[in-house]
Amino acid sequence: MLEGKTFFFIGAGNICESMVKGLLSAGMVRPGEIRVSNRSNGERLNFLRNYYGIVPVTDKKTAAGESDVIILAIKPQDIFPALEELAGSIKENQLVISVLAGIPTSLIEDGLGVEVAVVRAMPNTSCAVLESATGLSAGRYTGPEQLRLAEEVFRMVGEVVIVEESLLDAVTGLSGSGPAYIYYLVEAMEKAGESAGIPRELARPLVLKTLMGAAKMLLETGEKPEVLRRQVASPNGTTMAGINELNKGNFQTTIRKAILRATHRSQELGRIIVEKQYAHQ
Ligand SMILES: NC(=O)C1=CN([C@@H]2O[C@H](COP(=O)(O)OP(=O)(O)OC[C@H]3O[C@@H](n4cnc5c(N)ncnc54)[C@H](O)[C@@H]3O)[C@@H](O)[C@H]2O)C=CC1
Ligand SMILES: O=C(O)[C@@H]1CCC=N1
Repeated sequence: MLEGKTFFFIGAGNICESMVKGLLSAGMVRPGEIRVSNRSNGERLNFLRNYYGIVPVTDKKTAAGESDVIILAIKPQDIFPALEELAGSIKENQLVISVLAGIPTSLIEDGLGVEVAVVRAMPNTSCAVLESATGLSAGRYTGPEQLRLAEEVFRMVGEVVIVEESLLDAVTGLSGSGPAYIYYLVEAMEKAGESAGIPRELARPLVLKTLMGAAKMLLETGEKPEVLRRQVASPNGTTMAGINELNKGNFQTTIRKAILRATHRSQELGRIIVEKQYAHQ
């Protein structure tokens, strides 16, 4: 289904680069089949062209009209000018994928002014290493074939779950933002290792292998995390002493609050932009 398809990214930032890197390393898409535009920074497009061989685009209308899959990868706050630039050039037989946090498919459909398939996606930057966890949901004009095409795109760069659109803000808070929580944990563990006397150059590989090993244990044993945790934590041993400290800092509550706050922020971003849309009409 993906064979020979052409892609057009609007917005050449972090998530665009992660996806481009992943799509190319998965080997199903060729650099010449990926077009990328950015707002003003020619240097960024030059870098992406030199590094990945993608096709930089300045004439967005033409590129949008000629591409099979158009991927909106701009900040939610930048959606209106982008939709205005694209309106009139996108047709019913194309597929528009939006990775924007919070922005409902209906806003994009209305802004494009055509009954085109819009799929809202929430990947994460691990697309770059083919390990994204991506949530997808279909817009009002998206048929099963088009949803399957979107699914194939994201399956190339990781795992996909298809959810109701109402759940996508929560997916954003959990797995869209998720890599940053893990990086933050790694930062904290490295610093703690240093406080305990382990030089950073040793702390990093120890932490990373611990992280990889734990993820692999979860995946390969199929055990619940609490079962694996108990296997590590001997009664009155070192792990319990550590976990008691985490509990004193309300570890689980803090993580829950972080994910819920990120979810609410996604909802809030969507609400603000939808209100702006109504104010414009
Ligand atoms: N960074 C991440 O981990 C993830 C981000 N997202 C979503 O992806 C979107 C982009 O995020 P990032 O890549 O992190 O942002 P970014 O700020 O790195 O990149 C956005 C790019 O879009 C460009 N841009 C703005 N308006 C444009 C226009 N009209 N035409 C062409 N280019 C335009 C900007 O110049 C900028 O380079 C956001 O909506 C975010 O919610 C989704 C999943 C993960
Ligand atoms: O922080 C953000 O708003 C975006 C959405 C998910 C990850 N990054």
